[in-house]
Parts: sequence; C-alpha cells; structure tokens
Amino acid sequence: MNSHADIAIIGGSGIYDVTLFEDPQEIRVETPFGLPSDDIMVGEYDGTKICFLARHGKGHRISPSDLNYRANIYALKKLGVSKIIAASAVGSLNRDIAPLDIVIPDQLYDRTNSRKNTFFENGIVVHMGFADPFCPGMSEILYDVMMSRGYTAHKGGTYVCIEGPQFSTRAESRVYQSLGFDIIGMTALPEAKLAREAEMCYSMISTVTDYDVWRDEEVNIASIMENVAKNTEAVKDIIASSIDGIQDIQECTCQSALDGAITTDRSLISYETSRRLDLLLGKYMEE
Ligand SMILES: CSC[C@H]1O[C@H](OP(=O)(O)O)[C@H](O)[C@@H]1O
Ligand SMILES: Nc1ncnc2[nH]cnc12
Repeated sequence: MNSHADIAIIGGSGIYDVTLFEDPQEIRVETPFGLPSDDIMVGEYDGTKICFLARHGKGHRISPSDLNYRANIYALKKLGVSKIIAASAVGSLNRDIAPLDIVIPDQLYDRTNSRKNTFFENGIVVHMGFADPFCPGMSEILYDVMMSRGYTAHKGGTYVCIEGPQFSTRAESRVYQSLGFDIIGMTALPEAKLAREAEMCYSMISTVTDYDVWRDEEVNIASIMENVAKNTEAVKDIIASSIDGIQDIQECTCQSALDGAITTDRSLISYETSRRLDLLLGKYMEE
C-alpha cells in the first residue's frame, strides 16, 4: 500500500471525515510519541496525495488537553506530509467577526498550561523562531479561494488558545476582547508549534460558531455544533478548491525552520535521542 501524502487536513470539532478522497485507505501510524488521535485516511484528490486526521478522533473522544499533539504531527510527518490545513471551531471576540464567518488567523496567543509543546527533550535544546506562526503562502491561498467562492472571510486575526475544556469566564473573555484578540479556541497550540518544529507549512481555517461570553451572551455546545454543521460543506469546498494552489508552493521558510535553531552541541546529543528524532533532525545532524 502506498501510504505517502503531501498535504494533510486536520479536522476539528464536527469534521470527522472529508468526502474528498478517491480510493481512501485508513492506516494506523505509530510514532515515538504514541498513537495519533485516530487512524489516518490516506487517498488522492485530483491527482494530489492527501490525508485526513480527525483531531479529537472519530466520535469526538479526546479533550483538547488530552490530545497527543506530538503523535498527531509526527504521524503526518511520517507519511511525508509537508503542508497541513487545520480546521478549528472558534468563538468571536471581535464585533466585526460574526458566527458563520470564516477567519484565516495570522497570530496566536498562548493561554494553555498543561501541554507538551516540543518534540525536543532528553538532552537536546531547540530554540526556533515562531514570530509568524502560520504559513503566509498557504494562508494567502486559502483566503483568496474563500473570497473567490463568495464566503465571508477575514484575512488575519489573533487566535487566543485557552486550555479548556471549560469555556472562559466572562472576566477572561472581556480581558481577551479588550486586548484585541479576535477569536478564541482550544487547539491551535501546541499544534502550530509542533508543525513548525517538524518543518511543515501550517495554516488554519477557523469557522466562527459563537460570540463567546464577553457580550453578556452564553456559550453552549448545542448551538456551537449547529453552527459547525452549517459550515462543514464550506470547509470541505475551501479545502478542495485550495489543494492545487497549495500543492504548487515550492519552497517556504516553514520547511527549514530548524536551520540554525538546534542549540545543543551535536556531539553531546545521545544516540538514543538522535535516533528517536531522526525523522526531524536527520538532515541537521552532520553539522
Ligand atoms: C466544540 S466547542 C469547543 C472545541 O471546539 C474547538 O475544537 P477544534 O479546534 O478541534 O475545532 C475548540 O478548540 C474546542 O476544542
Ligand atoms: N467560545 C469558545 N471558546 C473556546 N473554544 C471555542 N470553540 C468554539 N467556540 C469557542
């Protein structure tokens, strides 16, 4: 079986499969960090090899704090993926961004507190630049496709990632809103950091489901899931229409993010550590 894929789709809440594939196969991918959230569907779309992973697993079994983000990203890397399109359901903190709009965020603010956020440990230190956490080239393509297909799209915006699984208090929500953050969710981090450490382009399609609680409204899961469902076909359409352009991205700095970032003296990195991380580090170990 050919299990190679160039582009991965990570489906968020409400997106547990994509009906895009010709000839799909589900495969279990083992990693040094354990198993990803579920088996990964690998197939082709219009001549491009793509794959799909349900972030929370099929049936939405895994909470944001319990997700094995490292296994998810590593498994995609192992399949050969160089570009990830991630979908995430978010609340809006911005008056100009309404439920059912779609945002392509360009910034992240980290409010998580209990997640493994690096592949590099056990005797290796990597300090990688992360000033611009999303791939600008891929984000541009996603936004252009959304505009050309008539969706209400927002280019850029700051996604504040909370630990969850509880939604925010009103005080927290008002602080995030007054700080100028645009959208709020629970999963973009450490996913985006790990994708960058794995030198993969990563962009996000954030579908807005609610106004969080800064405007005296309430958040409830039933109406969030209702709004997610209203946008599912749009997300699939945007992805399908973007694949050609994304496949054409040839060189991107995301794909050399570790260049100059490995701080540890190579001769002091143990055989076990370098072997475990060979997929990520191999090309830099000769320096
Ligand atoms: C279903 S509401 C809260 C839940 O939805 C989002 O998940 P995802 O980013 O995977 O679409 C949000 O981040 C929370 O995890
Ligand atoms: N208001 C909200 N807070 C955090 N994550 C969300 N996902 C969807 N809506 C959300």
